[in-house]
Amino acid sequence: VDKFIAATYEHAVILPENSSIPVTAEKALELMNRNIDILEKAITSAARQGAHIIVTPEDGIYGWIFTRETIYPYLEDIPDPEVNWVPCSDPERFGRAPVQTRLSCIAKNNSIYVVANIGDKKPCNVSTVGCPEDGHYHYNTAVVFDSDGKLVARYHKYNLFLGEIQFNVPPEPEMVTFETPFGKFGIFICFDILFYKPAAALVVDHQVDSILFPTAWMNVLPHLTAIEFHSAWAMGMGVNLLSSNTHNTSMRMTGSGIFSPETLGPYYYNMDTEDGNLTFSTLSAHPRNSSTFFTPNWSLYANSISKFSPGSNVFRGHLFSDEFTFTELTEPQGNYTLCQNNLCCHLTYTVTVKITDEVYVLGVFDGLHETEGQYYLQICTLLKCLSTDIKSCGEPVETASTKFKSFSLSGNFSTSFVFPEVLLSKVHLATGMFQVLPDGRLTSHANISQEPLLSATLYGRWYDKDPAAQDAGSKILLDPTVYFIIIALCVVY
Ligand SMILES: O=C(O)CCCC[C@@H]1SC[C@@H]2NC(=O)N[C@@H]21
Repeated sequence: VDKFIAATYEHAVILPENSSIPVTAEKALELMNRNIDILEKAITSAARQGAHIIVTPEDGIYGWIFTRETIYPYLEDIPDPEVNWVPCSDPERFGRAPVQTRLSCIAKNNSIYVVANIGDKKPCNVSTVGCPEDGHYHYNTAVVFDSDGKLVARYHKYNLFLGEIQFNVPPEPEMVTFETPFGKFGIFICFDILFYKPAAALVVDHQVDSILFPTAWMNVLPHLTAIEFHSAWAMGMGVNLLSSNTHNTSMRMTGSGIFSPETLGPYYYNMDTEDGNLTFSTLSAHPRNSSTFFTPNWSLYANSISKFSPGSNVFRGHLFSDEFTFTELTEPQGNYTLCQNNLCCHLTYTVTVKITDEVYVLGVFDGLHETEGQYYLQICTLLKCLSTDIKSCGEPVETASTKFKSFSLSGNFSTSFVFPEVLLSKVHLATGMFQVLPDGRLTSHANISQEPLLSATLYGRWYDKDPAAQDAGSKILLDPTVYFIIIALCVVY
């Protein structure tokens, strides 16, 4: 089939009363069943409305903030899907598995693919290197049951986020894919989206059409709000992204959506109430086959020009702990070039009416981000400062009044992984208000002037410069078999 209906459910997870005190397996199951009761209603409703697949959030069944000991009663042994198992029909085949059984029955009874996040436990021998002292590995795991209730995918989260001390990192990143009548799917969890493996590699090396993405994403303005970054990732990578976030406003967790390379949503973002939400969309099964699909050459335009004037009044400021170079947009219209290290950004803009108590800047960053994980960034951004004090540029800001008539933003990126973000006042996506040109320019459409702008950004990830990639490189250099092969080749030739 060419099209399918996808659903994502943003779930306000019921949390354990006190996740620092161990509970019995019965108590743990009681809490998980209360969450699954809510998920079941959402899944049933999605299926009735024609959805073929539904994604539910990371931590959506038991919550967060555990120790290894307190998460243990929530875990089940999740077998490799190659065993061909329908837990609903054969619940005891791999030991006690009430959560998998229930999810499998929900998928089967409603004839819908169900994606959920649960915990896997794998016993190991404590005398083996790497085996934790408590004798089992714990994994943050995404599972998929097909419309017959069969377990068809199991993925162990590789890029654990700060504080996920209850879980282990699997020995290698797992590239989990599966075929459906509506395209090839890949799967990863939350923080994974910022890294090459497995996220980008599923698209580049495995050519998936759609990504299933359970997440528990704490929003961080100006560049890492869930709907903003996840829609940009789908556009930049050229795939569908079915993103299901946990809903917890006190943790800044909200923002789910069904993003495709061409459309920013539908999405759900709600910081006002604690309501969950079901989102639907009809998607193309093979988005890259569309006649309008192309991969931009991100640096083509920026490399071709030299006519822009460098910004005067250049200053430095912090944005999510990264030291950006900024220049203020002082006139109602202008052309600027601004560089940091190897990255030069170009901006052309016109504002409709300049609001005098608002300051906008062009910003550039080319460096290693080191807060909450290390990843190398190349960013060109046009953004509103929190106040008229330029020291506030880069700080999170949610509202704006200045409307732009037009803008065009580009940069001479060293990476081909660039994610285009445009965010409007009150954290709305600029659906149908901008485009990316084949030469790498992010340009506005005329309707951008309808709503005040918070930020427009080319968020580049230079994966090859990540410390993890460098480690992998030096691992190869340290591997004695590499030297053996080189010496053997020298001898032969
Ligand atoms: O639990 C996860 O894996 C999700 C964490 C993602 C958080 C995003 S990425 C970095 C940034 N820091 C935050 O607090 N939120 C975002």
